[in-house]
Amino acid sequence: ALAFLTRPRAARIPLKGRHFFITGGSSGIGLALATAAAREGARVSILARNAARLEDARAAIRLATGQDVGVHQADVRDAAAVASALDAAGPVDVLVCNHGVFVAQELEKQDMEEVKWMVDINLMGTFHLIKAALPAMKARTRETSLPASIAIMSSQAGQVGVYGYTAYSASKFALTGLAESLQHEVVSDDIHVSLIFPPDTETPGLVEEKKKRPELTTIIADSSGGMKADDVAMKALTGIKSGRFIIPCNFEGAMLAIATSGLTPQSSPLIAFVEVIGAGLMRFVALCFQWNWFSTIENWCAKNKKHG
Ligand SMILES: NC(=O)C1=CN([C@@H]2O[C@H](COP(=O)(O)OP(=O)(O)OC[C@H]3O[C@@H](n4cnc5c(N)ncnc54)[C@H](OP(=O)(O)O)[C@@H]3O)[C@@H](O)[C@H]2O)C=CC1
Ligand SMILES: CCCCCCCCCCCCCCCC(=O)[C@@H](N)CO
Repeated sequence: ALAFLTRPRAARIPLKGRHFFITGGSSGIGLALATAAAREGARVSILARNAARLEDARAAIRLATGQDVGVHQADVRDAAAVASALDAAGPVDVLVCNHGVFVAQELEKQDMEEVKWMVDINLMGTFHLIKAALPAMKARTRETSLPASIAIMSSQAGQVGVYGYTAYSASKFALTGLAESLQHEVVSDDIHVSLIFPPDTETPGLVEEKKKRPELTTIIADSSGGMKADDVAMKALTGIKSGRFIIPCNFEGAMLAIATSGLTPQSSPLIAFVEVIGAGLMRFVALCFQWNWFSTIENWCAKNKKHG
C-alpha cells in the first residue's frame, strides 16, 4: 500500500555534466558540497559575499578535484544581485540554498537588528534565489527531460526549538513551509525539493558561533553528535541525488525525521514504512529528550541564581 501511496514519485537526479549552483560555497558545509559535486563531474557555481574567500575556495576545489568552478559575488539579501548572478551563471539543474548565518542568544538579550539579519539572510535570501532560478530551471527540465533539484540547508534547529535559537530556529522552521509548498508547485516540472538537517558541524561558522553561544544552547545541541562538513556533504549529496524531501545526516537526525514526519512529502516506501511504525515510539523518545532538556534548564537556572 505504501509503495502505491508515497508521493512525489521517487527519482534519480544525475550530477555528471549538470549545473550545480550553491550559495555559501566558499566555506564550511557549502565548500564541502561544492567540492563533492565537482568531484562527481558537475559544473559547479558558487555564490557568496566575500570575493577573496570565493577565490580561495575556487583554488581549493581546483586542487582537490582538478575542476574549475564559477564564482559569483553577491549578497543573497539583494534580489537584483542574486538575479544577475544567476543570469551570468546560466540555467541551473541543482540549486543548493546553503548560505546561512547564526548567532545563538536568548531573545531578551538579542538585538532586533540581529533577529532581522538572520531572517533576512536565511529565509528571504532563499526566496530571492528560488525566484531568480526557477523559470530557467523549469525550461531546462522540459528541454532535457531530466529531473532537477532545489535543496535547502536547514538544521536540526529547524526540526526542534532549542534554547538560544529563537531567531535562528524561526528562520529554519520557515524554510520547511517554503519547501513543502514549493514541492507541490514544482512537482509537475519534475523538480524535487530537498531539506537538509545537519547537527552541529565543524565549520568556520560554528567556530565563530561557539565563541559566544549560551552554555545551555551547547548542552542541548550536544544531544546530537557533531559531524564533519565532508560527512554532511556526502549525506546531503546522496539525498539530493535520490530526490529525498527530508535529508537527515546522523542517527539522532534519523530519529528527529521520524518524530517530525507529520505531513511531509515522502517518495520512499521503505522510509514511509519506518515512519508509520516508528511514530509512536519516537514520540515517546522525544518526550524523554524534552524531559531531560527541561530538567537541565531548571537545574542550570537554580544553580546560577544561588551564585548570584
Ligand atoms: N555548522 C553548523 O553547525 C551547522 C550549519 N547549518 C547550516 O549550514 C549552512 C552553512 O553553514 P556553515 O558551513 O557552518 O557556515 P559558514 O559560516 O562556514 O559559511 C557560510 C557561507 O555562507 C555565505 N554567506 C553568508 N551570508 C551570506 C549572504 N548574505 N549572502 C551570500 N552568502 C552568504 C558565506 O560567505 P560570505 O560570508 O563571504 O558571504 C559562507 O560561504 C547554514 O545555512 C547553516 O545554518 C546547519 C546545521 C549545523
Ligand atoms: C525523537 C528524538 C530525537 C532526539 C534527538 C534530538 C537532538 C536535537 C538536538 C538539536 C541540535 C541543534 C543543532 C543546531 C546546529 C546549528 O544549526 C548551529 N550550529 C548553527 O549552525
